[in-house]
Amino acid sequence: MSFTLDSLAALIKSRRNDSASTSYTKTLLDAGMPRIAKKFGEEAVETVIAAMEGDRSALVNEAADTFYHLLVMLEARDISLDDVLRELERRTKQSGLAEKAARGAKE
Ligand SMILES: N=c1c2ncn([C@@H]3O[C@H](COP(=O)(O)OP(=O)(O)OP(=O)(O)O)[C@@H](O)[C@H]3O)c2ncn1[C@@H]1O[C@H](COP(=O)(O)O)[C@@H](O)[C@H]1O
Repeated sequence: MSFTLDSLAALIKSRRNDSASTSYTKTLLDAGMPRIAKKFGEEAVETVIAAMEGDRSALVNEAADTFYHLLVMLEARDISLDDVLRELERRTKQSGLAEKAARGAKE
């Protein structure tokens, strides 16, 4: 597939210079973090509900909404998708269980 999260993040960034009358992304960015965070939270909860209900089509839709709103939230804080991917890549050096155990030993 040629469409990637990178393409979507770039599209969202490009909307910064667009008009709010033609771009939903721009209306969100203009509205600010409380609105963006609220939308992200709503979409995340709707994703959880779709997963719990086992509704495959709803889960695909809500996951897409969640990814989109997360990328808008990152853009609003000037955090690039690459910043997040670098952190995920760093984590591949260790399994989640090993990381959890190391954290437990420190606490
Ligand atoms: N992927 C998305 C995307 N996913 C969801 N949404 C919007 O997110 C909103 C989801 O909120 P709701 O379901 O609660 O619907 P709503 O009641 O209309 O939303 P609100 O009025 O409460 O904000 C809807 O308006 C959707 O259209 C998205 N809007 C944009 N994109 C992507 O961003 C690109 C740029 O969009 P514009 O900035 O609008 O040109 C698009 O081409 C798409 O690729």
